Amino acid sequence: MDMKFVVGIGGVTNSGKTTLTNSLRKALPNCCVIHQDDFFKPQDQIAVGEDGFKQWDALEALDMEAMLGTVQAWLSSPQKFARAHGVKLQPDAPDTHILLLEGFLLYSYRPLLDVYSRSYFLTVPYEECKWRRSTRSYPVPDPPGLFDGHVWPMYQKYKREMEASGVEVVQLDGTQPRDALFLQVLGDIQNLLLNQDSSPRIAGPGQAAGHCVAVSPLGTSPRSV
Ligand SMILES: Nc1ncnc2c1ncn2[C@@H]1O[C@H](COP(=O)(O)OP(=O)(O)OP(=O)(O)O)[C@@H](O)[C@H]1O
Ligand SMILES: NC(=O)c1ccc[n+]([C@@H]2O[C@H](CO)[C@@H](O)[C@H]2O)c1
Repeated sequence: MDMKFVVGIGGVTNSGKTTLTNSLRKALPNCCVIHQDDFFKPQDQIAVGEDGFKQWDALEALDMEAMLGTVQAWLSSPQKFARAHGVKLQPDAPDTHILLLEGFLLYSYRPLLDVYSRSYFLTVPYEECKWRRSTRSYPVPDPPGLFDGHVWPMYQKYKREMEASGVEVVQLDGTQPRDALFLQVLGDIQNLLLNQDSSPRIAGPGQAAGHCVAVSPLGTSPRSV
């Protein structure tokens, strides 16, 4: 019986999403990762806003259909996906499969919302965020004024929309030490795996999305948790 868990590691830019995701990937069994940043459209397709900035922090800057397709490929066969991405399956946990989605706009794209078993949201305050961002270099470097003129206002806009839409997220304080964040989230995910059968929700036959899906080899109804 395959158990599939899709975990969102979302939050503001430079909150430590990639750092946390990399630690979790090494600690969790049969764990694959999809980074939202890998789905940015080419630079010439990024709109320029009225503010004069290329709109990198708008959802439209990302090819979310392609990202969804990649998630669906994992859902339809996590074993095949793991093999194709060089993830070794662990013989002691052959039925548990975990997909970590990492990105800054994970909870603003409707079609993905039903897929998460757990949704984390990392935040850091404005000053810390601006400081950390100033130390980074992206494939397209930030022009002067981008953080205050585009990045932070867009973050606030999407966060407000997320809160208004009622998406259930587990808030994480990104100013905590890396180890503390890692242990907190690892423990929480391990509990999720252990309690997978405790409060089953109904999922349609063969449906591979919507929290954790248990696919029974005997063809009885799959259950989601
Ligand atoms: N818990 C932490 N405390 C202090 N600094 C951290 C912590 N986690 C990560 N960092 C640092 O903050 C910066 C951003 O980290 P990281 O790349 O993991 O964030 P991100 O949220 O993935 O950023 P991005 O906006 O590029 O997606 C890096 O310089 C990293 O070393
Ligand atoms: N990865 C990229 O191509 C790219 C280009 C320009 C800007 N960004 C920034 O990445 C952050 C999310 O991780 C966003 O805040 C973008 O501004 C990424």
